[in-house]
Amino acid sequence: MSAAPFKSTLQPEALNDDHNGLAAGSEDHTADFNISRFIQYLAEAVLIVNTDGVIECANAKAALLLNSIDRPLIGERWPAFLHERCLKQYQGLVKIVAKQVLSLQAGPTEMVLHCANGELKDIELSVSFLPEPEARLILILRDLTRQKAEFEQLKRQAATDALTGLANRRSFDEQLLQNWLQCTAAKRPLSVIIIDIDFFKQFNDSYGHIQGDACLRKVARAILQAMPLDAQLAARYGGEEFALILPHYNEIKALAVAREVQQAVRQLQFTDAGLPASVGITVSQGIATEINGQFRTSMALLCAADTALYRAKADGRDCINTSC
Ligand SMILES: Nc1nc2c(ncn2[C@@H]2O[C@H](COP(=O)(O)OP(=O)(O)OP(=O)(O)O)[C@@H](O)[C@H]2O)c(=O)[nH]1
Repeated sequence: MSAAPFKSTLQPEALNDDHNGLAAGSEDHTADFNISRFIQYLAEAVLIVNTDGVIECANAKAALLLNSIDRPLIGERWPAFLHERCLKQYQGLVKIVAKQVLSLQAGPTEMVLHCANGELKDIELSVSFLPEPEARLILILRDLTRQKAEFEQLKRQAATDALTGLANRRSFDEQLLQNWLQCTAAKRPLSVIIIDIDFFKQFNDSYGHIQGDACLRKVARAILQAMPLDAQLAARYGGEEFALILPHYNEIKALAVAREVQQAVRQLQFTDAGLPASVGITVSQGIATEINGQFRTSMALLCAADTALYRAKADGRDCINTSC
């Protein structure tokens, strides 16, 4: 690994004259030996680096974390293991420990490691200043890979409707606002379609909620199939209500998408679930399009689509209504 340029900021401020140039007497060697042995017993990955960032001591956990089992870490320059974008942050931590007189620790701070095998790893780094017998930094590294993966999974779950796998209402509202801001700033159209299954209560009452759930999943798949690739998002907005965000779609283009959805839903079959071939469903849809500043907010646009949907229901269902 090539050593990234790194200038230690520790030396001038952190080292007082008493500690500078300590002779490596037998006492110091004992201290070094004790520290290097001691850190092998710690549960965390630990590195001890000198003021130039050169690794003087590392425990097995640090070697594991840095994927450097076959290559000795001693003598390597520690900052070379940091992702470029974290170098400044690290130097900031070093400055903190160098400046503080009472508290000689900084962090924990999230950083990204560039491991020996090229793998990038998220870690949390704490830096402590060890003034004696010779100025050094103790680095404690915690692998955040698992936490990050769990966090990402939780984020995905928080944005997803568990039954259909589509985006949920929270995610829809966030995306709608974002698309609203982008499209109105760029003076581009933005369309929203709300899709509601017709007589779904009757479907549930006739075939049960399990079949009802399966039906919702089928409708979700049909919507995804009918949705154009450049559509922003398909969401389950409520019980048997779905919604699409179509940035840069004017009313005519949105209408074409709604017709595709209508066809895809009409073709759904439930024979695989043991229901008669005659069983089918339809949807009603409401469309609203922002194009020339007629709506004041994204919520007003959504309300207009909802009103159009209710008109579609009143018009006899299995039909599409626009807000104009
Ligand atoms: N199986 C199942 N049913 C749900 C779920 N969420 C809502 N529903 C049902 O959806 C039905 C919605 O009924 P209504 O609001 O009367 O609407 P509808 O029967 O579709 O009638 P229109 O919309 O007027 O055509 C209710 O029976 C709810 O119980 C769900 O997650 N699973």
